[in-house]
Parts: sequence; C-alpha cells; structure tokens
Amino acid sequence: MNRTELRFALRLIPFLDSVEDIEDGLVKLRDRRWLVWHPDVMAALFRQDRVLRHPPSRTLSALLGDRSVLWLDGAEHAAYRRTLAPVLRGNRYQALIEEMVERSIAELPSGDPVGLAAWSRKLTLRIIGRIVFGVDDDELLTAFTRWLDCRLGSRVRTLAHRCLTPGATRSDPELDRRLLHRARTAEPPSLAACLPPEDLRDQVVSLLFAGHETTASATAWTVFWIDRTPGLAERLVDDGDLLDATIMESLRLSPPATLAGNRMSEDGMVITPSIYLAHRRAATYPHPHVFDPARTSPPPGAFFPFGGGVRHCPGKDLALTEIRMIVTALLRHRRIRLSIPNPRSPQLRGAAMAPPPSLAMVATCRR
Ligand code: HEM
Repeated sequence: MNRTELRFALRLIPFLDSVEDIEDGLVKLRDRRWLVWHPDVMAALFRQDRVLRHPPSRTLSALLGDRSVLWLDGAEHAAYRRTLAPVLRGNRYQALIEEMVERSIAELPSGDPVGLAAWSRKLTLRIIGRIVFGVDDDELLTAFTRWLDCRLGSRVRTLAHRCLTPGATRSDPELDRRLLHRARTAEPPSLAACLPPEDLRDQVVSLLFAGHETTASATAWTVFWIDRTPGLAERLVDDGDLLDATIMESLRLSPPATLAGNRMSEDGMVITPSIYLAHRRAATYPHPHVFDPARTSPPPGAFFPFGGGVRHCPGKDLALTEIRMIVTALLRHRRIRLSIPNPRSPQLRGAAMAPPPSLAMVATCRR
C-alpha cells in the first residue's frame, strides 16, 4: 500500500478534505486505481455503467458475503433489481413507518439527552427489519447491531478486521442461523419471502445493513442541520417543499455514503466515485461548506447521494419517505435541542459517514 492509499484507508475524511481543491476532480490512489468526482467524468461513468464490472468492497464483502446484491453483476444482478424495485417503494410502508416512528418518539425521555445517531440507527433498523421479516424482533436486531459494531464501529476496527485476516468471512454462525430462521419463516408480502433461497443469508444481511445505516445517518444529519440553522425548524412544520430541499441539502453536505461502489473497466482500471468530494466542489456549488436549502439544481454528475448508473440505490424512495416522516414527526411532537461537542468529527462505519456518537439530542415534549 503506498502513502496515498494508506491515508485514504486510515484517515478517509481528512484525506478527502485535503484533495477537495483539485480542479480536475480526480486523484490517483495507486497504479490503476483512481478516485474521481468531476461531474463530467461522473456523468460519463454512470452512462457506461452497464458495461463496467463492480468489484466488491474489501471491507464490506467479508461481512455481507460474496453473493451480496451489492456486487453481483450481469443477469443475476438485473434479476435482483427487478425483485427489489416494487418491494422497496416507500408508499407501501407509510402506515408501518408511521407506527414505528410514533413508538420511537414516545419512548424518547422528555428533557434527557439521547445519542442522536444511535437513536436514528435503532429506529431505521426496526423499520427495515419489519420490511424484510414481516415481524418485529428487537432481540435479533440488537444482536445484528452488536455484530456490526464489533466490525465497523470504528475505522481502526474496520481496518483490523480487513487486514488481520484478509479474505476470511466475518459472519457469526449463531446470528446467521437466527437471521435465516426469521427469513425462511417470513410470509409474503415481506421482502425475505421474495428472495431466492440460495443466497438468502447474504441478501438479508445486505438489505438490513444497506437499508438502515445510511438512512439513519441521513436522518441524523438532517436534524443536525435543522438545529444549526436558526428559524428553520419553525418554517419546516408547514412547508413540505422546504423540508425536501433541507433533506437534499443535508444529503449534499453530509452524504451518508462518502463513496459510491467501485467500478472496473475491461482492462482492470478501478474507479472509485467520491460522493463527498463531488458535493463539495466549489466550481459547482458556490460556498460549498455553507448549508443552504435554497440552492438551485446542480448539473448532471454533480449530485449523487444515492450513487448512479445501473447500481443507483434501489432504496432511495423508501429512504426519503422515512427521513421525511421521522423529521416531520420529531418536529411536530418535540422541541429539539442538540449538544454538539465537536461538529467536525463525523463517525465512519466503513465508508458511511454518521454524526459523532457523542452528538446528543434533548427532545422536550410540546404542550
Ligand atoms: C439515505 C439513505 C440511503 C443512501 C444515501 C444510500 C446510498 C446508496 C449508494 C451510494 C449506493 C451505491 C450506488 C452506486 O454504487 O452507484 C447504494 C446502493 C444500494 N442501496 Fe442504498 N442508500 C440509502 C438507503 C437505502 C435503503 C433504505 C435501502 C433498502 C434496502 C438500500 C439498499 C441498497 C442496495 C440493495 C444497494 C445496492 C444496489 C446495487 O448494487 O444494485 N439503500 N445506496
């Protein structure tokens, strides 16, 4: 591993910040591997996505398994996408999301601090858990969170797991047995009942993971930016368009996935798209570090929090529905105050960026 790659692996956000001003929007990480974020390159890359290969992430493939939809290609990948598209539509789950959000807000202690990122993670995992299995199983989801935290809970743990035993899968046989039991006994229309039995473990783990980490971060970042913008919370209560613009601006400045999946050309060149850098390009976004929900639409290839091409996130509609409903209910039922020890130190879980665990939310009941 050369010095650039080492900095990229060990200190991802400081590394990305250090190359932010490169106008070409691309950096060589090592021989035949490039980090890219220029909008023209991104738009062209996503247009060609169908003919590119999508090599697994070394960090995540050990957890999600070789057969995860995240790195299948060709006909198998297309078949999974066809299965997932109808079952991940957000409007199918409005009643379910509402029930879970109301329950979760009711459980918040009035006036006492809770960790914002952990709270939103628990809620979004409950939602995707119910969608996947058709039933609530908080015990199983807690075991799943513990397993993930052990492997992705910090950059050091992530790299230790990746480097100390390269190639080994990091599944937990007992947890897999319980997940598979839940998945095999799931009844239609739950998501697990639509999945082919051969890859069931890898797809269930992938959907639980992809379906909650990013949505939880996006929700927490949206609450963070609302808290930091004087007067915004009051204006959001009756203005759905402003809420959507606020969520989009939060996804721009604090994208939960800092990188999209790797792309590989036929001759073996690996390209890693950087969502974080594309969204902070001064040539595209004047004063890129300022949170401004009134920004105009960006050009093609400049805004892609959900990735793009044939791999664009199939959970986008569901995620946006969840974020909208959680934030609306929070603002309606509670007065929110955040205490922010250090706003510039986000937590990384793999390449997913969440607010620091110490960011506390005090949610006082509205009378
Ligand atoms: C704010 C929330 C979310 C964000 C920011 C997000 C972001 C992303 C990104 C960047 C990718 C990679 C796309 C690429 O490589 O071009 C992706 C893929 C994926 N996401 Fe999401 N995601 C979110 C929510 C969800 C949800 C709720 C689900 C539901 C299960 C989900 C399931 C997936 C799956 C299965 C893939 C792999 C798609 C493929 O490889 O074909 N995501 N997501």
